[in-house]
Amino acid sequence: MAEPDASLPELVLRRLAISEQVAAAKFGAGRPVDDPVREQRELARVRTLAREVGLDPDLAAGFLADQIAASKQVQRRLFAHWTEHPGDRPAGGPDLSVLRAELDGLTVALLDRLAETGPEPLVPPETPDALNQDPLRTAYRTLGQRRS
Ligand SMILES: O=C(O)C(=O)C[C@]1(C(=O)O)C=C[C@@H](O)C=C1
Repeated sequence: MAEPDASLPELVLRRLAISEQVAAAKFGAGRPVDDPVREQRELARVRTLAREVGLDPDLAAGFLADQIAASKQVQRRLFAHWTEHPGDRPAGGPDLSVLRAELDGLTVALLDRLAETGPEPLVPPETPDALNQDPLRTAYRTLGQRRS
C-alpha cells in the first residue's frame, strides 16, 4: 500500500494535493480537466476492489466519485487562476502518467482504510491553507460529515 499508516482523511487530502500536480501537468499540456473515459475505468476498478476488501461496491463507487468531483473542483480553480496569472503556474512537475499511477495506489489505500473504518461520517483534519474547504466537503459527500 502507498501510505500504510495514513488515516482516511489524510489520504483524502493527499489525493487533493496530487490533484494540484495533475492540474499543472494538464494545464501545461493544454489538456482539459475532464477525462470521462479515465473516470469510468477508475469507477469500474473500484467496484472490483471493493468486492475484494468486503465493501459495498455502490458505497465505494460513490466515495470515489466524490474524490473525482473534489479533484475537478481543485483543478478548475487552478486552471482559472493560471489563466489569469500565467506566471503563477509551477514549472516542471511530474508527468500525468506518473501522477495517475500515484492516484491508483491511493485508491487502493483509500478503500483498505474505508473497509477498516466503516462508512461512518468522519471529521476531516485541519485543512491546509492551500486547499479551500469546498473540495473537502465534496470529498465527504457520500460518507457524510460530522463536526465535533
Ligand atoms: O486522471 C486525470 O486525468 C485526472 O484529472 C484525475 C481524475 C481523478 O480524480 O481521478 C479527475 C478528473 C478526470 O476526469 C479524471 C480523473
